[in-house]
Amino acid sequence: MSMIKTAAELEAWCRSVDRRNKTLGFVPTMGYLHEGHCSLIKAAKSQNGLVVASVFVNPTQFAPGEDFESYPRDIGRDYKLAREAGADVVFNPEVGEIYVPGSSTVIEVTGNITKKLCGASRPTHFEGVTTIVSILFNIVRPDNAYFGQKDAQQALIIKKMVRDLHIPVEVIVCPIVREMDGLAMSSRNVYLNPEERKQATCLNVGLQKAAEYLASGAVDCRSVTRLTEIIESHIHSRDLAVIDYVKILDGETLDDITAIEPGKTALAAVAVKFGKTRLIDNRVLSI
Ligand SMILES: Nc1ncnc2c1ncn2[C@@H]1O[C@H](COP(=O)(O)OP(=O)(O)OP(=O)(O)O)[C@@H](O)[C@H]1O
Ligand SMILES: CC(C)(CO)[C@@H](O)C(=O)[O-]
Ligand code: BAL
Repeated sequence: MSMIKTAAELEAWCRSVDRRNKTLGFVPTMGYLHEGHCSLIKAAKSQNGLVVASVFVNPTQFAPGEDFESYPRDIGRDYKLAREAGADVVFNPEVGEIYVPGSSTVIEVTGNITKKLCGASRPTHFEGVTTIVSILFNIVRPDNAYFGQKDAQQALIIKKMVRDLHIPVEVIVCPIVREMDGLAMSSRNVYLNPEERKQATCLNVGLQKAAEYLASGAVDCRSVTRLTEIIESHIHSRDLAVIDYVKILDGETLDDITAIEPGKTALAAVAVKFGKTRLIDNRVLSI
């Protein structure tokens, strides 16, 4: 396996390998890899002859005052983990390699899908994500690209961008990988102190309680207001948790809904702050 730092080198590598009989799978990440990222690389390896994983902390998806500078980084460890998971190449470019001097093009998916949830709390975030993912798709030119359901809104937005722009790539969304106690794996979990880490399980437990209530068959079990209250009250029971949002929306469009309807999926999504650390989690609800 090799580490590639420039777009030109990656293009040369793509020309040097036999792509006639091998599809190329791509896993974009911001590094500090954990089992969630590795599950994407393993899925890519199982479905493609070649796998490229990128490690790039993308400055344009962070707003001023967010954690771009302090975002955890360890490229040596990432290289080893990506290789063990099955990557053939780790693409680890510098910022100036990706955003060429004078670069001023932005890719934006408009509408509800980018305005709700994390788009409301981080108004410039998704524009940064769709721009970097478009640039990476153009450099790597993968057949298949792998994203995690942990960032459910991001996955929906990327799928929409690919459809809207006719980008020739298949977007594959892989399940959330969790710690033993149910906390969704995230590079940002390292920011949590021991007490915050203990309380952080409330995101998953709140979502689980809503799913259980939906399955209970109670008269109001399909009510979005009732299910939202159940999640909120569980998260509020943890004194260090500060809710950014708890929302249940249409699972495809992120439009508002009032009830879980048979045959349709809803997305229950939460963002919660513990001190300066903002965690997200979600669960698909259906009957
Ligand atoms: N627990 C997880 N299970 C499955 N996929 C995940 C998980 N965590 C992250 N991913 C996916 O890995 C890809 C890269 O994500 P990223 O590098 O931002 O990791 P992260 O751990 O989510 O970090 P962050 O702290 O920024 O949320 C994304 O497609 C993301 O959805
Ligand atoms: C898709 C991504 C790698 C773009 O920087 C990032 O948003 C992430 O890690 O989810
Ligand atoms: N996985 C999401 C990356 C971010 O929070 O910027």
